[in-house]
Amino acid sequence: MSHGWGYGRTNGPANWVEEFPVANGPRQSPINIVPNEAQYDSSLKPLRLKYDPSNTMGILNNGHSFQVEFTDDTDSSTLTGGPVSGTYRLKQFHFHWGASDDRGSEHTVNGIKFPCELHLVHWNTKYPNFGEAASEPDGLAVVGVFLKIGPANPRLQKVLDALDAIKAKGKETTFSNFDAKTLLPPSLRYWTYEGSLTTPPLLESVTWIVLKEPISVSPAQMAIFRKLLFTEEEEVPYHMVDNFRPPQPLKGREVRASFK
Ligand SMILES: NS(=O)(=O)c1ccc(NC(=O)CN2C(=O)C=CC2=O)cc1
Ligand SMILES: [Zn+2]
Repeated sequence: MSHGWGYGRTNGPANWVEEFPVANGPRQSPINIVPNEAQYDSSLKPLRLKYDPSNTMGILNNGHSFQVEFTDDTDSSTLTGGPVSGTYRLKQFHFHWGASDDRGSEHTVNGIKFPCELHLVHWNTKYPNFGEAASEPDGLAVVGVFLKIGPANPRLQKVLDALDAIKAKGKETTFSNFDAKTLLPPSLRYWTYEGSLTTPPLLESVTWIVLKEPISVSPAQMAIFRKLLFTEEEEVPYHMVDNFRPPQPLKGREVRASFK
């Protein structure tokens, strides 16, 4: 690709393999989840998420999505239990969404697309930092949460209210004291499988933990996501929409369920 990767016709998911050959690897993400084919595993532990709002550092438009970033120099915001062993620290969360409510999620369920998907990104503290962990097969754990059209979600509003200040690529602003746990649904029942980052560098280092229960988002709230821009302030503006990779081949992988 002549210019950086993105989601356009000439630099989108179909082109990524040119610069990132792992795009055709054995454990790529996202995938289509078929609940009837997921294997219930009674040895899977409950997911334990402990988030400290004081770790919130800021919010950034990185030109592909926006992310809320957390300080990760202590074990105060962690993922333990579930399918992983050891302790994983929260680094950031971000979203993927569509130009319309009929698409936007990366994972699908029985081929169904949701309008939006939240990813909470954690790294394994057996490695010195996120960057090192990201290149290890057990380095990362990402919790995926589907957003489904329904009543406005008050828990999202603080994040959405900050987007005006980071409309263009490269913009960041202060964002503090956010409790990421408030974005989770009541049930932490999940599917899990071994996969990858869903954007370049597509590293095959992610234990995926996709929650079965979605959270709600209203059409008006979805419209706020779609006001963000892929482009920098002086560039011709392109709305940040359809920033999702489609499902990838399962290639024999097993998807396990934490519930019957
Ligand atoms: N969509 S996903 O699979 O959850 C996905 C998750 C993460 C990343 N990349 C990063 O986190 C890049 N990054 C670093 O390497 C250090 C800070 C940072 O943001 C890409 C994709
Ligand atoms: Zn993501």
